[in-house]
Amino acid sequence: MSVTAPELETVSVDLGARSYDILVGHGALDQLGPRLAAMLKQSRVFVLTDANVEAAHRARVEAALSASGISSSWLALTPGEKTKSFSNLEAILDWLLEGGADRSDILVALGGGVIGDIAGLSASLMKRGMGFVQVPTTLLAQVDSSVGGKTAVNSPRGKNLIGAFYQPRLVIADTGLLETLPARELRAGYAEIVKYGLINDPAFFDWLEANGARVLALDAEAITYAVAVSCRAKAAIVAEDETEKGVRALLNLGHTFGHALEAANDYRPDLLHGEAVSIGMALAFRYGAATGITPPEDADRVTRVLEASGLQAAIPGRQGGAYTASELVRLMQQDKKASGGKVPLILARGIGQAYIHPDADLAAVEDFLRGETSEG
Ligand SMILES: O=C(O)C(=O)C[C@@H](O)[C@H](O)[C@H](O)COP(=O)(O)O
Repeated sequence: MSVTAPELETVSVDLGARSYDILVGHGALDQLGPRLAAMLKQSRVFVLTDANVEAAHRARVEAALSASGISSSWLALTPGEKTKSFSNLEAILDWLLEGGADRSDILVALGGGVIGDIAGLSASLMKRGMGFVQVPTTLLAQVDSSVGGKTAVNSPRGKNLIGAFYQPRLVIADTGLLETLPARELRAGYAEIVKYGLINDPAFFDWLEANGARVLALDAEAITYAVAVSCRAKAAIVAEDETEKGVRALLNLGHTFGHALEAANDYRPDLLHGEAVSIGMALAFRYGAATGITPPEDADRVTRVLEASGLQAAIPGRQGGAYTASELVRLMQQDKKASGGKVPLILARGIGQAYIHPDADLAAVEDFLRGETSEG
C-alpha cells in the first residue's frame, strides 16, 4: 500500500542510506502518522515546537498521531531567533533524557527554521543520534531549512556557528499549515524561493516574477508548485555536496550579507532571517553590478521583484543606531565558509548564474557597503 496521497508531490533527497522523502502539498500532514508508524520501535514520539505553533497546530498533530496509535511528549519554546541558543539546546536534551529517549526514538520538529535547526542539532547529540523528522510550518522552513540537514544554534559571535550536518528521516511540507502564517512570515519565506531562481533557474525566476502574488496569496496550485520546485532544487544541490565542500555554498546566496545584518541586529525580531536574506541577495547583485560582474539591469530587476513582493532590498534603519560598513564586514569574516583569512562570497554573472567567488575583496565590500548604509 502506498502511504502517499496522489495529490502530494514527493521529492527525494538522494543520500544513499540516509535518503529521505519530502512530501509537499495540502494535507501532507495526514501522512505523518503512517510514515512514523513504519519507522518507530515504540509507538511514541517527542515533539519540539514553539508556543505559537503549539496553539495553532497541536490539536491537529496529536489527532494525526493518535490515529496511528502514536503517543507524544511535547516541549514548546518561546518563538523567535533568540531561542536558537546553547541554553535551550541543553534544556531540550534534558527534556529528552528525562523522557527516557533512546536512539530508536524520533524527535519531530514542528515549527519554523528556529525549531527545525535546534531540534536537528539536539537529535544529532542525543545519545550520539536519535531519529528526527521535520514538519515545517513556515514557508521558509518548507522551502529551505527543513531540507538538507544543516542544524545549528547561534552564538553572539554569529549565526549558526555551532552546529552539525544531520539529516532528517522525512520532511512533511503541508502547504495547508501556511494558512495561519502572518503575511510578513510568508514574505520572509518567499525570499528563499526567489533565491532558487537567482542561483540557477532563470525560468523559475521569470515564473515568480509573473506568479509571485499567487504564491503569496497561497493559491493552491501556485504554492505547491513553488514549494516543490524549491525543494527539488535544494535536494539536487544537497545530493551533490551534502557537507558544503563546494557547490552547496551556492545556497548561501545573500546569506553572508544577511547573516551579518542579523547578528549586528542582535537577532531581534524586527529583522527576520528571510528579510535579511532578501536584503543580502539584493546587496550581492548590486555589489556584482558595482564591480562589473553582474549586468546592472539584472541587479535592478532583482531589487524590483523583491520589493514588488513587499520585501526590502536595502539596508534598513536599526534600533539604537545605524548599521556600519565596518561592523558588517567584521561579522562577514565570521562566516562558516571563511577559511585561511579568505571570505567567499556568492555572486552572480546574471539572474540564474550564481557562482562562488572564493576570496572577496573585503576593502571593496566595505567601500560598497558604506554607500549602502546611512554612512554613505
Ligand atoms: O542549506 C544550505 O546549505 C544553506 O545555505 C541554506 C540557507 O538558506 C540556510 O539559511 C542555512 O541554514 C544557512 O547556512 P549557514 O551554513 O550559512 O549557516
